[in-house]
Amino acid sequence: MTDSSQPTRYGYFGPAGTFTQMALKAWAPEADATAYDSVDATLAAVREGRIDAGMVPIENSVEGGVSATLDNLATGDPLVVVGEVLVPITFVLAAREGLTLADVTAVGTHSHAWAQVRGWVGANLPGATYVPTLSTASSAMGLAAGEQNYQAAVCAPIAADLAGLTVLAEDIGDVRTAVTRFVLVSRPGELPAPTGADKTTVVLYQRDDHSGGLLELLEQFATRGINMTRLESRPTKHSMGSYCFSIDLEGHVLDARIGEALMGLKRVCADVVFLGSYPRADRRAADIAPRNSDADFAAAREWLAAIRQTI
Ligand SMILES: O=C(O)C(=O)Cc1ccccc1
Repeated sequence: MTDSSQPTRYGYFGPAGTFTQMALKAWAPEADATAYDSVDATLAAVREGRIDAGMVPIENSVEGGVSATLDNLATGDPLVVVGEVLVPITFVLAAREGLTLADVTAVGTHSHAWAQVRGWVGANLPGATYVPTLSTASSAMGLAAGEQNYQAAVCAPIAADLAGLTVLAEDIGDVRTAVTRFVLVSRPGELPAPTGADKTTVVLYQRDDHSGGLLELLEQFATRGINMTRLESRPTKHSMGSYCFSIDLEGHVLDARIGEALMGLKRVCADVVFLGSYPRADRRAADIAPRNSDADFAAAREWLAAIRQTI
């Protein structure tokens, strides 16, 4: 993790002009950060200690989970999420000066962006083909550098600006209220302190495939009144039909109900990967179901200790 006597060395999924850079700027406005051209490269830089913290996208309100991030975090040397940022997403269609919509037969962008503008492209550029690029900003930079495989980029307004492109159409997202959630990832170290409005991320690996297996995992949360804010199954990549579950919970690992649930899961699961406890971006306090507060757990523990002493 971060050495508190030294300034944090930040990195992000870049280049400059990505939505991820916006997220990092919202987290650390003054930071002098390093850009990496993929999620994997950003997280490798964290693992190898070249940076202390890396910002990557994890979830979009329209397109769902970012597999590159979910899969990278679930495997390899442990990493933890230490913070999250929500960024409203606005896309423009940008091209080199002099072009019009009629000149566009192919569009370059990041796959997550493409999924969010498909409707607009279908209606306004029928027949246009899709050219995948590493990021939205790299599609804009590619055009500026003379890329010929596509004539227009789908990117943030700032990326069009940085690349010196002309905006052919504004606000082209199919869902104008789209939001992406980004996470700041570090090597395991000091836990962010509980704030009362926290999330915990875990990946659960089942022991075996059986009827009611997922229910067994989820009841660890239900019985302690823990709300989930995200649940996804991801292939383990070991064999067809083998999945793990990536889950965000309301609460902090230092909250008694979360700690107890994780202990329950540790007994039930083949593996539990702890991916961090961190303050919620929206600062919404956790809804603690009756009889599940820290005080309730402490009282139960004291009661048990007393019984054990008297026997
Ligand atoms: O390519 C970018 O700008 C990114 O930061 C990844 C991304 C792509 C589309 C929506 C949100 C984030």
